[in-house]
Amino acid sequence: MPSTTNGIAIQATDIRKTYGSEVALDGVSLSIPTGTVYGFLGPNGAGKTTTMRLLTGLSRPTSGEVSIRGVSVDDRRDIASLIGYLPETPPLYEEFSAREQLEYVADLRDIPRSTARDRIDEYLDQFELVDDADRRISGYSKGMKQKTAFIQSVIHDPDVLFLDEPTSGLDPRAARRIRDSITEFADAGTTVFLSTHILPVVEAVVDEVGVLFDGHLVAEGTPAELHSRAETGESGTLEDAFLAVTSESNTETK
Ligand SMILES: Nc1ncnc2c1ncn2[C@@H]1O[C@H](COP(=O)(O)OP(=O)(O)OP(=O)(O)O)[C@@H](O)[C@H]1O
Repeated sequence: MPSTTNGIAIQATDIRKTYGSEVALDGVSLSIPTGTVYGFLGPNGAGKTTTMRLLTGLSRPTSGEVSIRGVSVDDRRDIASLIGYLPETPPLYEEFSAREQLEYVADLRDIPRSTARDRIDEYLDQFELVDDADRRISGYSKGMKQKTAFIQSVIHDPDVLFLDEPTSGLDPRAARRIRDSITEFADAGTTVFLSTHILPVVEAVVDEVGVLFDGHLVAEGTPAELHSRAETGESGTLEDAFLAVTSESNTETK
């Protein structure tokens, strides 16, 4: 368990990742306080998924260090209980039903059977999956699969939740359910690291924003600070600020 956290949930120090001659991340540092909802933005190929894989310990940096609540991500056992990760393409067994999938993951995470059953029932109800919970996942819609995957990532009640495009391709009702859940988890003290291209979602739920461009963190702050830096003013949208900051960085890197 964490020896020291200093109120910081996610700490990354000068992380770099190269794939052969390709530099995917070029020295990114993050220090995200506990309880923050952090929106991670950047154009396609900026390095967001690479960053998430390094922050969750799924991939090792070429150099630099990452810790979650004071625990190095190399410490796999402790990290697994501290974090939840919803990747862009979530791992689900299509031949299972949602209930079987969630029971299986709860078992892997050593959650006592009766606690797991109660929690699964509660989540299935909350996400309006009760009627389909015993049907095979292979027959589910994208939204039903994504809701199952979201529950799977939070079933062990993690301290820090990493979400990669959690609402992309979902209908408004399913997207709203996931957005509301992000807010509920944050209200309960969970730190949420949210990567998405859907800026209205970011605008609705985040406390702080980081903008990644070409492997560099080019802007960071509250949405209001981003507006001020991008000189888009209070009436501008986050999309205006994002476009201003990334086109500014594009010019600088030319
Ligand atoms: N396994 C890999 N091998 C080689 N290059 C990779 C690998 N994974 C990522 N890259 C490269 O690293 C860069 C960053 O990719 P990454 O997937 O992290 O971007 P992203 O910001 O998540 O993009 P998107 O928004 O399109 O999902 C890209 O240039 C990509 O081609």
